Amino acid sequence: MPAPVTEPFIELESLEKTFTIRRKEGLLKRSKREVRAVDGISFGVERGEMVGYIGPNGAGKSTTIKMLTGILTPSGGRLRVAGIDPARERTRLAQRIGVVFGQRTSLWWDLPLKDSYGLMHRMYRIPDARYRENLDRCVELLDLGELLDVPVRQLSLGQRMRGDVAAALLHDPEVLYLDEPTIGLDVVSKGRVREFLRELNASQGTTVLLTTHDLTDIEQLCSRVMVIDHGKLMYDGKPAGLHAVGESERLLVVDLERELPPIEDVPGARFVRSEGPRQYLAFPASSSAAPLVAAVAAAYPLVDLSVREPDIEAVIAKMYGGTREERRESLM
Ligand SMILES: Nc1ncnc2c1ncn2[C@@H]1O[C@H](COP(=O)(O)OP(=O)(O)OP(=O)(O)O)[C@@H](O)[C@H]1O
Repeated sequence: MPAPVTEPFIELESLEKTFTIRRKEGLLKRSKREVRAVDGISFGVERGEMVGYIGPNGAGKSTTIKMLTGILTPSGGRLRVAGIDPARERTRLAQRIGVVFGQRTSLWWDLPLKDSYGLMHRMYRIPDARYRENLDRCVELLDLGELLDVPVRQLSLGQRMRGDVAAALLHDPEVLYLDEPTIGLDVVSKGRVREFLRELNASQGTTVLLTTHDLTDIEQLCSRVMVIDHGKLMYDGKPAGLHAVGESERLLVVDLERELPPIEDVPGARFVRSEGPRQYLAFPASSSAAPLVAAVAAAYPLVDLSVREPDIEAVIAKMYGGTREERRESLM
């Protein structure tokens, strides 16, 4: 018997969202402009995956997430989450998904944290035992014990974010959408939120889709990343593969015994700049540094050598364009 064909847990096929912006121009004239916020995106996410969804400002990330939660109705294409069409069955889907918008809280501003949780308990009709168990786990792992009696407006941003993450998980969602969950947090709070998400994904198998501007989130949490720009999917693969797509270069930092003219005779390397006896040579990230190191060592009086890796941020900046000169600058 053939194996049953299973659909991905989240499935987008040529998904589109166009906004029409109407503006008044003068007394009688009105203009109409269309913005294709999401322009034919297709991908699937399997149950239990933890995926990064990144791109520059205005790329269409939040619009995609809003369609995935049913807040916005697509203008075209097909969308399924756990077999459900989000826009048609938003309430049924709400029982199975959790959402955290980093810039906005879903908690009641004037109520102590625990009262917000009590309201969610009733709103989602969470069975008592399950609610207690989930709340206890979140309180322990997100270190919320001392904060439960504090009104939300008195919480720091990091505390509020942890409170919001817990709120999104009390009803045991199978998928969690996080829109900028670490925005504005200090390093310690970011670490705590990341650690919690890793644990959640590993122990509960929760599917996580994460948008962020902090590429450390991606490097530390996601085995897969999608990059979108102008509403189109530009990359879908491992975070490490972004380097190849961005045609990134690594830098060979050469410390010479003394100041010398630019090293321009090493095949495969490009002289970038010098600082006294230190010279910087760029070479493709995909090629090995060993032959360059050997060639430089054979021909020049060396004190030290090191290789500097490009970070994903620089790679993405290059993927998004700029002139060739600007791209070179971004390496420096
Ligand atoms: N309700 C709306 N009405 C009109 N245009 C909108 C609306 N929401 C989003 N847009 C436009 O759609 C495009 C995509 O916006 P979106 O918020 O999805 O981007 P984003 O990738 O989440 O950006 P950011 O990282 O800045 O949050 C932008 O050009 C934005 O101005």
